[in-house]
Amino acid sequence: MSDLSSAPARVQGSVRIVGAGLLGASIGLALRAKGVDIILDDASPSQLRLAIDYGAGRAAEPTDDPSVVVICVPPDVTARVIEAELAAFPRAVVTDVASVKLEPYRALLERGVDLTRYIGSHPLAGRERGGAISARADLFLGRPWVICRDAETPAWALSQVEGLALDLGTIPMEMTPDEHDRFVALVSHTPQLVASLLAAQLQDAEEGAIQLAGQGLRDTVRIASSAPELWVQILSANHAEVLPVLEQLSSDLASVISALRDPEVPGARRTIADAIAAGNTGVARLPGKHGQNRRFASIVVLLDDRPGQLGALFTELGEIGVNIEDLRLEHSPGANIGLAEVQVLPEVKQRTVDDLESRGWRIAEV
Ligand SMILES: NC(=O)C1=CN([C@@H]2O[C@H](COP(=O)(O)OP(=O)(O)OC[C@H]3O[C@@H](n4cnc5c(N)ncnc54)[C@H](O)[C@@H]3O)[C@@H](O)[C@H]2O)C=CC1
Ligand SMILES: O=C(O)C(=O)Cc1ccc(O)cc1
Repeated sequence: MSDLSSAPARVQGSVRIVGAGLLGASIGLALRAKGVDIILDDASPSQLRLAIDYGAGRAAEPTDDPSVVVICVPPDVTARVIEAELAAFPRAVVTDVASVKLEPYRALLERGVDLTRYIGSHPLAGRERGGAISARADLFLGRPWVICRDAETPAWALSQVEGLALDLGTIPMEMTPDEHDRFVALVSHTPQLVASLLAAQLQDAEEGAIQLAGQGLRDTVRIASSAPELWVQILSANHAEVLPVLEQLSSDLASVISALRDPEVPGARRTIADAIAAGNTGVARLPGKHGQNRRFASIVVLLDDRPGQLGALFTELGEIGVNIEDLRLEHSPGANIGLAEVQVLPEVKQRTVDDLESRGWRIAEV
């Protein structure tokens, strides 16, 4: 991370950010760390002041002449703000980060707006809670940044948006607005709905069931804390692409329901096994923890629920010369132990387990 912030910024000139919430303030924080002049604007004066207080940028001045404008407002006002910013700053390239790309693009075309200086963007990174208060400079590190340009996009404009994406530590990926919306329907919009619908089943669950909830459920429902106001906009705007994914899911679910009505019926067990096996094949395609390109090995350490345990674990890992690549903590309310899942390089895993055990640490699952 220090390498990224110490490298000089690729984006040239001042960057104006409209919408100083989670995305806007996070972009501001990351670019300011590279010395970029960040101008913030927001329809809400209190959000604007908060983002400035957090160090995400400065208030706009009448003499501002930004070279890039990044629009980070809710999807349903994105097209209107793009149009206004293109008109207000005739030398700037204008981009936006809305989670849907086709609807704002179509709306602008229908209004006859000249889109030569507009390039749609979408960083595939976020958090469940919006607002500048949730902003983080490292929000985008290693995540894809979709860029939707067209044949008329000038090279200077593309290079500014690519520079912005690289300055934020993302991986720029070019695609059309149609492709983008079809892809995110599968990998972002449907998962949000499924997580929400599953988590909704917990609302009236018995307390005993809630106490048993483990990491599997938490992994599956994390994004269920997302804001309904934002998601109703995203899902309505992309309904045409989300619908076929949901219909396929509904048909697969109906098959499993039918098999579970009577698992003794010939073929029923196979339907259930096929559903789980198809999931194995799907998840194996994902880079990261459960799928291909798995970079790190996982060690789960049991921690007594008392002060200093985590610090002691870190210190001892340092003493045995092991770098922590990633870390996840799990602590169920009422339990007097916690679990620290430490990711290390695969080649040091066995040595780490042996050294930790010889020092008295309990390894839960290797
Ligand atoms: N939340 C997430 O995880 C992600 C969100 N996005 C996209 O980023 C955009 C912003 O989302 P968040 O930062 O999460 O929302 P947010 O609610 O944290 O921030 C949006 C900000 O826009 C301001 N705003 C609303 N209308 C405005 C207008 N007409 N002019 C100026 N400011 C206005 C609001 O006052 C608010 O401060 C959305 O289009 C969303 O689809 C993209 C990737 C991830
Ligand atoms: O929290 C996560 O994992 C997300 O996937 C957040 C997110 C929400 C909306 C987007 O358009 C992109 C990313």
